[in-house]
Amino acid sequence: MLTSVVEEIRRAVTRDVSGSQLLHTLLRAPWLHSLLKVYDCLLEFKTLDHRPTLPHASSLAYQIMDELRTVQCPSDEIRELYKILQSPHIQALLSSHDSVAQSDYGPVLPPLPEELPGDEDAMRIVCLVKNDQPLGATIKRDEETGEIYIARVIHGGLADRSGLLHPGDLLLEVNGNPVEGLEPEQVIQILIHSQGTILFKVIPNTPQNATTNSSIFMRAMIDYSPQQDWSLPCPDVGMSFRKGQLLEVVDQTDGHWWQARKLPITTSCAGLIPSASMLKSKRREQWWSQPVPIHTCIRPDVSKPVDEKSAGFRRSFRLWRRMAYRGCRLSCYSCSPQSTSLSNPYEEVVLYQRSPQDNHRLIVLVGASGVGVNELRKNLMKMKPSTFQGPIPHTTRPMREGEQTGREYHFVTRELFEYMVCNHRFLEYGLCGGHLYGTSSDSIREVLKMGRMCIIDAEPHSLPALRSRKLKPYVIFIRPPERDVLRLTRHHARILTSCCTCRPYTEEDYEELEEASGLMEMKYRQLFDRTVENGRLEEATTELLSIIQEAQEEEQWVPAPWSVPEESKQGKQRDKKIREERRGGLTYTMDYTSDVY
Ligand SMILES: Nc1ncnc2c1ncn2[C@@H]1O[C@H](COP(=O)(O)OP(=O)(O)OP(=O)(O)O)[C@@H](O)[C@H]1O
Repeated sequence: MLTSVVEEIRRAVTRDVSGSQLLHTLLRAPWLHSLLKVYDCLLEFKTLDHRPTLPHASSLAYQIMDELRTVQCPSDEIRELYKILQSPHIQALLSSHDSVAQSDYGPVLPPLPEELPGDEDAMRIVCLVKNDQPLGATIKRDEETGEIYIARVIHGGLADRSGLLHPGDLLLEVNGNPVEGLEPEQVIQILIHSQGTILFKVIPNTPQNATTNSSIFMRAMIDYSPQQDWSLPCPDVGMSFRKGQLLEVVDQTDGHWWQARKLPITTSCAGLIPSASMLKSKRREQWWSQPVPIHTCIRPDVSKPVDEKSAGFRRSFRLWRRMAYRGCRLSCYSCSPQSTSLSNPYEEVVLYQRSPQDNHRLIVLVGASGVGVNELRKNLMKMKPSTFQGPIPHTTRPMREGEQTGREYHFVTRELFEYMVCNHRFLEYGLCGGHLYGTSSDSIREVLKMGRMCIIDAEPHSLPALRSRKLKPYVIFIRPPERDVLRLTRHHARILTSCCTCRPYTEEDYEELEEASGLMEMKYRQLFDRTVENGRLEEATTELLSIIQEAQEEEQWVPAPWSVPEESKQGKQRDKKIREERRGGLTYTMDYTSDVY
């Protein structure tokens, strides 16, 4: 076929036909169409149903080019043809044609059944070649008619890539076996035992209005394992995910089961995950069916300040944290509202790029007590005092000599402090030495407004209160290193004891630190943007610095509502709703390093 085209071109060249005619011939050439098809197939990884029959297209093209070069006084058309054949995309096309034509694309499909119905539209014979992947389609039975239908076609799977099977197609036969009257499980058994090619006879679904299925991105707020989910329609196509993982939801047409891929995308084939409403109703059922837990953890009553003695509160926040962990960490981490809540199992996220005129994102360090959160934070502020700054806390403590309101603290009366508590102005607050201390969201905003990077450390249960569009917190979890590195690096580190004395770390402290850190990570991982291992201090600080720079300057996934402009009506409504939801959710912790160090 190609040689005949070559001949035609040669004749055209010798007859010196017009350029448009020549191009017309070239563009109508079947081999060019075959090449384009090959090219498309290669790009889309589709099954080739038009195998090219003409090898060595590129060498034939070179022959033509040689011929054209020999023409004395070439016309414009000859020059144009030469240019076309020489262009990189035509050469790439020819070369892909050759490599595909020389490969053996098996297997050979079986012949079509002899008795085909006259009305071609009424029935479709679909032949798929089974490999080690699942077929990528699920079936369902119409309870009234007993007919078996294609329920869903998995995005990017074998059936989807064939483009021949669609949801709603009525299944008549599988490999010559009529499926009428069979249970879906029996059909699945036929499919499981079929080897090589599988022949489906289907009545295609009447085309419906094409639904636009654009992807949305979600952060998983829970762990999910298809192996433990008995309600999954087909365990083979279920997709597991862990808290904090980013998912691209490619299909939400089914209200119960969505199709998704994990980011970064390593496979074109999606998996089935339960929809948000499905998970919520499951968790609701679970919640109702489980026995009422005997809650032993200390939950501070936000309506009245915690009494120093009852909370075990000391001057040192570190000490307070350690006491709190000792008493309640296991019970707290396993039964706090997060684990039993019926809140959203997925959080919609979008890519956000901070523009230079926007405030910096709030940097929040989270970690188990003793891991070195304060040390890292102090280190950063010492290294770059003009870049990093902590918020100025409020206190009811009297001002000491040399202190200035708005510098060390905002010194306020108890009445004003309590008024601020009632108005949800504090992100964290607590009682220390008989005086109230608190970090307000306004004091964080003040730092950000000055163009500085505000860096705070927070208890993980404070994170929901901090997560707002205005602050756009970037949360970094500080994790302890391996035990050997801990022993090596904490040689001179000192831990504060309950008697307010310092002593070296013991093996028990390391054990406690690892355990608390593991539990914290397990429970709150979905709220962490990054993790830093605090082994060697200089290395951890350098890593932290580069992560913070990335957070401020590069594109990051953030909850979708954070990308809505603040001035918009929608943005204001969302803020109001979030504020209302947060009422009563205030945390009762504090960190006043200036009093501790
Ligand atoms: N990478 C490190 N290498 C060596 N020593 C460290 C390192 N990180 C922290 N330390 C030391 O460990 C001790 C505890 O650190 P730090 O006070 O920062 O802990 P923390 O996580 O803030 O705990 P808390 O909130 O309970 O105070 C301090 O003596 C500190 O100097």
